[in-house]
Formats: sequence, structure tokens, C-alpha cells
Amino acid sequence: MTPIDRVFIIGPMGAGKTTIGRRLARRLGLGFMDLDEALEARTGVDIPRIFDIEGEAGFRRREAMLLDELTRCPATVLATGGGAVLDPANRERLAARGVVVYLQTSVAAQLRRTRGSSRPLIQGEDPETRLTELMATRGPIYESLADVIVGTEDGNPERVAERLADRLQQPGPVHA
Ligand SMILES: Nc1ncnc2c1ncn2[C@@H]1O[C@H](COP(=O)(O)OP(=O)(O)OP(=O)(O)O)[C@@H](O)[C@H]1O
Ligand SMILES: O=C(O)C1=C[C@@H](O)[C@@H](O)[C@H](O)C1
Ligand SMILES: [Mg+2]
Repeated sequence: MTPIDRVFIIGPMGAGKTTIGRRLARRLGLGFMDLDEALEARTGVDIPRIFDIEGEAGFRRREAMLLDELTRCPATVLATGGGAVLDPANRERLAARGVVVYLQTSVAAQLRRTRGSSRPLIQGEDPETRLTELMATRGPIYESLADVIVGTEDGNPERVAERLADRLQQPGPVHA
């Protein structure tokens, strides 16, 4: 069996990409990186600030450049940002360089998990409608890009990570 070298986690805000990605990496004996956190570390400001100064377009440019760099790192689980899959070049890189895992979740769970957060795209008056709209456009993209799809409604991130690690370690076509 070929050992897993790179795993890319995709999915919407609050799906658990950061939380489960970190646990998955530990289980697989891989390093962990988070695209949002890496971008904040590189720029020295948080994501809401990047949106304020450069707009979403500026944020997406930085996100794409860093994704190109981080998807080349060996022995890594990389949690991406919720909107990283919108860019076709990003999608090509993710698909070509590793196993893509989609963490699927309901809007209700996303709402619970992101309540009170500073994520710029859900700062309006009606985050539920916003999350529903985002899922309508992005859901099909997540699904078509994924090698593996895992539900995260289970309230225990460690158990989700365990299920996912088992699945990735089984022989079969998910191995990139
Ligand atoms: N399976 C789960 N069950 C319950 N809570 C969870 C689960 N996964 C994550 N959480 C909680 O939901 C919150 C959001 O999770 P996390 O930050 O990992 O999401 P994310 O997908 O990385 O979001 P973003 O795209 O905004 O970075 C955290 O407080 C985390 O503890
Ligand atoms: O869904 C999105 O487009 C985003 C999700 C977050 O991970 C961050 O990358 C940023 O807030 C944008
Ligand atoms: Mg995250």
C-alpha cells in the first residue's frame, strides 16, 4: 500500500477543517498546516483585516499564491479556506498534488460552530441565508473535487478524524 503523503481538506466555514485536519495529521503521522493561519502568519494581520484593506479579490490572490506553495509540501495535511476551491487553478493543484477530503456539514451545524466569529463573509444580518447561498454555489464544487467525502455532524472531532484516517489507510482508488 502506498503511504499517504498529502491530504487536502476542503469544505465550508465551520465544517471542522482546522480542528479535524490537525487530529487527522497526528493519526497519520503527517505534519499539519492551515492555509488561513499560514496567510495570517505571513501577512502579520488577521483575515478580516486583509478583507478590509485589500477586499476579497486581494485576499483570493494571496490565498492562491500560498496554496500553490503549500500544496507542494510533502508529508502534510493541509486545511484550506472555505472559498479556496472557487479558483480553477487552485482546484487543479489540489486534485493533482494529493488526496482531497471534503468535510460535509449542514448549514445548521455551520451556524452553531461559527456563531460570534469574525469570518468576514458572514458578518451581515442574516448569516443563515448567506451560508445557504454559499453552499448552493460551492457544494457541487466541493463534491466534484473530493476523493473522499466525510460527514462531520458527529459532535466528536476525534471520532471523525479516526474514521477518516481508517478510510484513507485502506487500499483503494482514493490514493492520489
Ligand atoms: N465534528 C465536530 N463536531 C462539533 N464541533 C466541531 C466539529 N468540528 C469542528 N467543531 C467546532 O466547530 C468550530 C469550527 O471548526 P473549525 O475552525 O475547525 O472549522 P473550519 O472548517 O476550519 O472553518 P473555517 O473555514 O472558517 O476556517 C470549532 O469551535 C470546532 O471546535
Ligand atoms: O468561505 C470562505 O470564503 C472563507 C473561509 C475562511 O476559511 C477564510 O478563508 C475566509 O474567511 C473566507
Ligand atoms: Mg479553519
